[in-house]
Amino acid sequence: MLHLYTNATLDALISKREGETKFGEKVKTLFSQENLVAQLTKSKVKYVLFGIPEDIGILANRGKAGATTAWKAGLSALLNTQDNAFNKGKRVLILGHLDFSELLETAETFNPKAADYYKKLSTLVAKIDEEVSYLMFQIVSAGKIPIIIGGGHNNAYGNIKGTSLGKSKAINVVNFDAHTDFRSLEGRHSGNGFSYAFKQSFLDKYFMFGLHENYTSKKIFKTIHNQPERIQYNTFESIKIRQEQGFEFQLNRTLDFINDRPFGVEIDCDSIENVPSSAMTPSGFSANKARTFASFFGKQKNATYLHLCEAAPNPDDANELYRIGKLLSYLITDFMRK
Ligand SMILES: N=CN[C@@H](CCC(=O)O)C(=O)O
Repeated sequence: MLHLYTNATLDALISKREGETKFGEKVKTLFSQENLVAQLTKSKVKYVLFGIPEDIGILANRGKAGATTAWKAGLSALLNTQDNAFNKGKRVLILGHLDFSELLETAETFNPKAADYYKKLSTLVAKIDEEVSYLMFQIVSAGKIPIIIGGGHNNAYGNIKGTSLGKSKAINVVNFDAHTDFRSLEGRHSGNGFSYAFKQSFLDKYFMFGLHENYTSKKIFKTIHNQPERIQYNTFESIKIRQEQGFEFQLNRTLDFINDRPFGVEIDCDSIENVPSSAMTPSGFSANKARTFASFFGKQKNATYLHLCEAAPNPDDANELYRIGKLLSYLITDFMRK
């Protein structure tokens, strides 16, 4: 269910200061959810932001819970950036968040030791998929560019499906990620959003940017190598460790591959060094490389959505919430900047 945010919801998150205008004082909101597509179509904004505070897909993928916390942290940081010539709040509408608290409570009642534990979680993920797809479909149908703060990477599936239906054609995707998330079709979870979207023809071409060579199985490499016309990748090690290929060269190579139709931009925060997440890594791209990536693809005409997922700041650690919120807000503003 969509939980709509009003100006009053946002006001509570903004630290106002005399003589300054914060980004959150300029963003747009809606009063009601009725005729969502018509309201969004009428609005002058280019971007529509919403959150998916859930981690059921990560649990279903045998990962560590926690990605429910990124949405609030990211939103608060974004609203408190400055509104200025570089950074214009009026270009974005803050819709609210998809409320999956009932499903999260249901997931907590499942016994992790039961034989059908992961199967039951997958059933909940499929329900999340339906809502994410429908909301994405509505936003894209209204001609807007969704920006999504997750949540698990399972939501790539709903993003791709909803965008594809909204555009009435399959889309391409670039995924900044240590992992392929192209696992088997064994029931939905955060490790197979792209394989499901590919199988169901919502995803046409898929580029994985910065895979970690230690975390992709032989079987998945074989699947990828079998269809080079539709699936391409580079690895983190080839770019940053062995330095065989330059980062900028790879950005352009990726764009050449995906730019023949609208494409989604996915950033899994577990590929950024030391960002708390289920698969947190001490070795990965820097925050600045991730920002360059968001900026580069955000400028492209075919960029059709941005999804930031898997960040899981500790809710009891104010510094971590602040640091990760700030990272997410940089990625969003880089993507939006002209
Ligand atoms: N979305 C992430 N997928 C990875 C990471 C698993 C984890 O959470 O540790 C995967 O399936 O390999």
